[in-house]
Amino acid sequence: MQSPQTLAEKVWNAHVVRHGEGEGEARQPDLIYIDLHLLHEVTSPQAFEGLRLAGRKLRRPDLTIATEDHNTPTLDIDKPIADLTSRTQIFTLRDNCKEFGVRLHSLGDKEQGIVHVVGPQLGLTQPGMTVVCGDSHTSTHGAFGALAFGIGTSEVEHVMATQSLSLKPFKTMSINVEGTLKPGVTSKDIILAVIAKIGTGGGQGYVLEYRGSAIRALSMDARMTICNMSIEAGARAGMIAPDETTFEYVKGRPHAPEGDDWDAAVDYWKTLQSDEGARFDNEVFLNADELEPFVTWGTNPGQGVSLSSNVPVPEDFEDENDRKACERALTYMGLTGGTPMKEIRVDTVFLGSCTNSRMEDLRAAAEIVKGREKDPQIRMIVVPGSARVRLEAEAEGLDKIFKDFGAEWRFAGCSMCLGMNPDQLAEGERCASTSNRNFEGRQGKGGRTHLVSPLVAAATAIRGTLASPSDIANTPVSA
Ligand SMILES: CC(C)[C@H](C(=O)O)[C@@H](O)C(=O)O
Ligand code: SF4
Repeated sequence: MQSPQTLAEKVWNAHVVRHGEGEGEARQPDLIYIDLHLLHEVTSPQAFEGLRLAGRKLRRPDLTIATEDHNTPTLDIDKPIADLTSRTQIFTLRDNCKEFGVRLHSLGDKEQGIVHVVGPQLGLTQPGMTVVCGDSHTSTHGAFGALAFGIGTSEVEHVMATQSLSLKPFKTMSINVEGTLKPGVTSKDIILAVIAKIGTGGGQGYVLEYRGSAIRALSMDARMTICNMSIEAGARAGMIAPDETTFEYVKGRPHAPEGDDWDAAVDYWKTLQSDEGARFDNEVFLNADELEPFVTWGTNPGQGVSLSSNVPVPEDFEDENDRKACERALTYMGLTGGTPMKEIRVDTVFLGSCTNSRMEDLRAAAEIVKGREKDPQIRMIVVPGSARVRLEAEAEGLDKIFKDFGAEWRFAGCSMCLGMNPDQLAEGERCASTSNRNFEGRQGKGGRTHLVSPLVAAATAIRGTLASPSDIANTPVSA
């Protein structure tokens, strides 16, 4: 009998074209088949150029899909793109996709949006697949039980040419989250707590498999938030075993299997779970009942605390490097150790990014701001993850709720997650952001980022200081 396998091992083994020879450390890489290759404008130009120089074609244009996201403006999308670099990037992608026969969703197209929002939404991302993209947050697609990971530009070229990749198997780590989340606590808080626990390097070389009753209870949108940020713990990928929630999400989407194919697919997908007794290289346990809204105070996603606690002081850390990192982060963030997190005043609230820009995120935030007043000094920007999310949100009237509240309702893209377009923080500006990275200068030179959930983002826009939904429960609501 075959020994018990983890979910990651099952998906891996189902895609081996050729096993690498040797044992242990000396083992050669396996050749892995790739089911879906996603492209965007930032990491594809050199790969296309490489193919062109070598006189090669794209091996499987039908398994390749591109969208414009990082450099796209979120205002005036019907006008020429003003920023020269952005315009060049986008036009290069358009030319390349035309030349190599790749389906592209351009600005203005109904299916345009952040690559990690678009794949699942179209039903392209399915359980048991191998999914790659020249983008670290490809881990998002692991929420479907796919083995999905970011690759470098030379690997992008390799996949374009061969539809395969040469890789050594990843180690496996199980992240068990048991219990029930309290109201106001979300999957964003789970993942921020996981990263604070294992550190930004804790997942290095691993595929993280999120398991346990708290994970099973999450919607697909919420699962994607968790898998999305696996990379912020240094992991290669994050996965969640597919279940009824997954099947229900995929069913009926444009690229989902139909009829008998659907039944056969679900039968197979049901086998995609870690076997009883499967051995993980590492295990982590977290109690969902104890979790509170979690926010970052520093300049990496691991520098986070419960919203109800204080900004740490360097002496809180035993390790000399952690102490130094704390000192440096406090200086950059303009914070004094010991300050209650809830007293930190912010200037901007950004609701968006591939972490938290799907329907459920927008609905949750809209429910909080509805009929309430925004703090007059706060600028709030709402950027749906895709054009389709924007349309759906408008059909539900969410745009109106946000606009009445005083927030800006934008077109889809990466936007202020990394400021490769005009959506940036000014020097010294402080932002409560639903994105995934709080590195120095990430949202604009000198900008200061606090990573938060959509609920905390919404409550913060009302109170003006970092806040949870329970903090604004007594603020007046108009009809
Ligand atoms: C531009 C791209 C290579 C990058 C990534 O890989 O993650 C970006 O999406 C990011 O979030 O920093
Ligand atoms: S939204 Fe942010 S994290 Fe996601 S792909 Fe775009 S830049 Fe990267």
